[in-house]
Amino acid sequence: MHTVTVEGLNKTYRSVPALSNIHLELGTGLFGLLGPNGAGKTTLMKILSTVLPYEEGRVTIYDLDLAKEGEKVRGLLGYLPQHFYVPLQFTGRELLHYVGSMKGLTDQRQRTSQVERLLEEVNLLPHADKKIKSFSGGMTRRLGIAQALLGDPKFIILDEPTAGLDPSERIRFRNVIEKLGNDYTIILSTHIISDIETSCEKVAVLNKGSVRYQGTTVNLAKRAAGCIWELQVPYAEYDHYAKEYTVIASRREMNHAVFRVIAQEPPHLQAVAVQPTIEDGYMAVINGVTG
Ligand SMILES: Nc1ncnc2c1ncn2[C@@H]1O[C@H](COP(=O)(O)OP(=O)(O)OP(=O)(O)O)[C@@H](O)[C@H]1O
Repeated sequence: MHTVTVEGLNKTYRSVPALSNIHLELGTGLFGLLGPNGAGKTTLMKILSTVLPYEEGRVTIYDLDLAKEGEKVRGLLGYLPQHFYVPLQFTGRELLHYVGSMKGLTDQRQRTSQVERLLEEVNLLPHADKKIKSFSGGMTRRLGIAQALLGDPKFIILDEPTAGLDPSERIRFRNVIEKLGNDYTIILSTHIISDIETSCEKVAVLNKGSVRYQGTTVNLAKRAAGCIWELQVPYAEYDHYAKEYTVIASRREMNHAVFRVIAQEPPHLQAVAVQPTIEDGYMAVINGVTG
């Protein structure tokens, strides 16, 4: 069952299109929104979170029409913006009480119970009384998740929540959102494929303001079937081949460079077809190459 639908959404900034004819269907669980810089992810997230108006289209969030019932939609939302600014002199616990009050959790006992439960859920209980200025980037983002979950929202919007995090913090953050499971509809935008490959069953790929793919991560990988090649060339010729092909990855092995190349046809007589990954599928969609 779909909980959030976007139909024919258009958005322009001073008549320059940022989103064109977007159609998306989300259900409960984690939905990944992938796209390179400038694809329109933040614009879409801001529209879904009622921060930004749009010109055309229809957005339905748990049966509410976003254009007509924005106030009610806001009551269902939890939002972690791309740039999550927090008062650094607050402690983690103080911030959650403050945001909880803003969200209408006026009953102190009820608010305290939510704050404590969420601190535990995001693994911040031992640090709850430390000032936020002493938090690492990962701790601040996990606090961001906790504040988004206050007030029992149904639809959680996470805009590039792992940007700038080191690998171990990224994994910790991912574990927290994976735990949320199917209780919520969660949309997570990122340009880091590993953020979504283990946790999202469904994804959309946005490029230049249009949805280029929507479906399962498994089928996204299949989009590159027959188009991913490995090729070993003398390392001295690295620059020549790097310029000639669309290279997804390369590594050095002794005096050779091994290229992972995306191409409709075998790029070289010695090129060997290899099994595509989700990242290959993403690159195929972005580069307009299909198997
Ligand atoms: N306030 C604005 N005024 C004018 N153009 C804007 C504005 N905000 C975004 N844009 C443009 O709209 C397009 C989509 O931008 P958006 O920030 O939504 O992309 P994004 O996928 O979130 O990129 P990133 O990963 O870099 O954050 C870009 O071309 C951007 O330059």
